[in-house]
Amino acid sequence: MSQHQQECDVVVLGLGPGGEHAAAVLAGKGLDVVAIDERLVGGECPYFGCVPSKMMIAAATALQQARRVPGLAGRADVRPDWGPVASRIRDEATDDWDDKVAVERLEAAGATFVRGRGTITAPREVTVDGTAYVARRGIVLNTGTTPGAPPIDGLAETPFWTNREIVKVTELPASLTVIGGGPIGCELAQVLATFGVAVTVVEVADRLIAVEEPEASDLLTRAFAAQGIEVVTGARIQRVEHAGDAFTVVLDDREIVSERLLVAAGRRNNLAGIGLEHVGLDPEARVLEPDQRMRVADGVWAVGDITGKGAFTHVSMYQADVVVRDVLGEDGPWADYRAVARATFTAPEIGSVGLSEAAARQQGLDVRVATGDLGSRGWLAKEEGLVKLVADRSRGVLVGACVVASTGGEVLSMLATAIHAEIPIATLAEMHFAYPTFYRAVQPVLRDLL
Ligand SMILES: Cc1cc2nc3c(=O)[nH]c(=O)nc-3n(C[C@H](O)[C@H](O)[C@H](O)COP(=O)(O)OP(=O)(O)OC[C@H]3O[C@@H](n4cnc5c(N)ncnc54)[C@H](O)[C@@H]3O)c2cc1C
Ligand SMILES: NC(=O)c1ccc[n+]([C@@H]2O[C@H](COP(=O)([O-])OP(=O)(O)OC[C@H]3O[C@@H](n4cnc5c(N)ncnc54)[C@H](O)[C@@H]3O)[C@@H](O)[C@H]2O)c1
Repeated sequence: MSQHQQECDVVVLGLGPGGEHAAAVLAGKGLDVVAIDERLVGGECPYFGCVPSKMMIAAATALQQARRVPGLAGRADVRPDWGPVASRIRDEATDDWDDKVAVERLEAAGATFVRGRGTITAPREVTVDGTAYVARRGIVLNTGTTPGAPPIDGLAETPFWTNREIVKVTELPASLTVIGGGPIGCELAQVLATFGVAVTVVEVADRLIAVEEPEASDLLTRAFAAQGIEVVTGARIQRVEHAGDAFTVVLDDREIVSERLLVAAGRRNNLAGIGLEHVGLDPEARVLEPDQRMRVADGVWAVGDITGKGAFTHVSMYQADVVVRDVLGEDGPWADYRAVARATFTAPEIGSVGLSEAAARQQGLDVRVATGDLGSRGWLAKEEGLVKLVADRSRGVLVGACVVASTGGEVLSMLATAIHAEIPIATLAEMHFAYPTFYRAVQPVLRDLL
């Protein structure tokens, strides 16, 4: 039984990027919003995810550029130092993992912030530490994820790192094994390798970043090899051991020993134990399937990673805008995932939007595919990369695109626009493409699709 009860219009449970955004906007519109988080306002992205990792990547990119000087522009003496990276993450990005500024911003927008673990205790009711917050309009769930650890023998007993520990590292190890060759594993593996750490990536699938195009995985694997990063794919880890200063990852046919171990093998949605059964949802659910308005039950909306529509900050915020419109009784636009864009910030970047070739074929579309290299600009910059376009031949439009280049995530923008707005390929192919930009590499690939 709750001791206290407090009424409001909306409770936002979990303040990842989407929850924080929805709470601030709804409060700004004059609604009485109670915003709850047990950790830090803003969630994984600003403190343990996108922001610190991209700050690391900015530093690694500077080193990589300097290392390109020989053969292109003379000589450069590069001596990596993790010190400035660690300080920037602590001081500029995370305020030493303190969310005071974010809390103040939320309160300035008019929301009531409650720090603590919230649980749904009845329809439209969330309880934190004995106080029940009763929401007249409903509850927005944005509880996000926790780093997952695969059920590997011995792993749980070792002091392995996840993204939450590695972003706080002030001194780099001599060697690192990374379990998981997805976006987190690949981005962080490459950063540390660029700073001189001997890195091995162990991936159970048969290629890195297996959700993206195989051509992108090939290019990335070649880039990793050129940097001396060892990649073991199709790996079956039997057990993990830790003794003294060493981790041992035991595979079927070999052992990998390193000073540190990073587990980046996927995330677990924070849905267990939050009281889903009180709103008619399955308490064992691993993902909440929303309708177009992000509703998952009567008086309950969900946004972010827990919806399984793409574990990205921009998806969480996009969905939050949809929820805001629904809460305010507006008339859409509602959620549409045809043109979800994403960029993996490796070197080269893998920028993708919409469907991969495999996903388009699986959907039974009339698929046509074309690929090309980075054209004149790639040659001028001495850069390897690719453009791959996936078309729905019957409609004459693009349904997917992948660009691998130092600027893959930026070149992507025109392709995301094309897919989002369903611009005919014939119209796109006859645009002006400035010479010699990277995006000009898209034109011959478009023409191959005509
Ligand atoms: C290393 C790394 C790098 C990444 N890089 C990128 C990138 O470059 N670009 C990109 O788009 N995405 C990136 N992501 C993914 C991105 O961080 C997430 O998709 C994003 O944070 C959105 O998550 P979310 O909105 O679902 O909630 P989360 O950010 O997971 O936040 C959920 C919040 O809910 C709170 N919470 C959970 N349960 C409760 C409860 N019962 N009571 C109270 N509070 C609760 C948590 O404390 C947390 O603050 C990265 C992730 C990681 C880990
Ligand atoms: N730049 C970005 O936008 C960015 C960056 C990082 C993360 N993210 C988001 O965060 C999500 C989570 O990232 P992630 O990389 O942790 O998860 P992921 O699920 O995308 O990748 C995890 C990888 O670990 C592998 N794996 C799982 N169990 C394993 C085992 N026992 N042994 C070896 N390999 C194993 C999987 O096959 C997979 O390739 C991503 O899906 C992405 O949406 C985005």
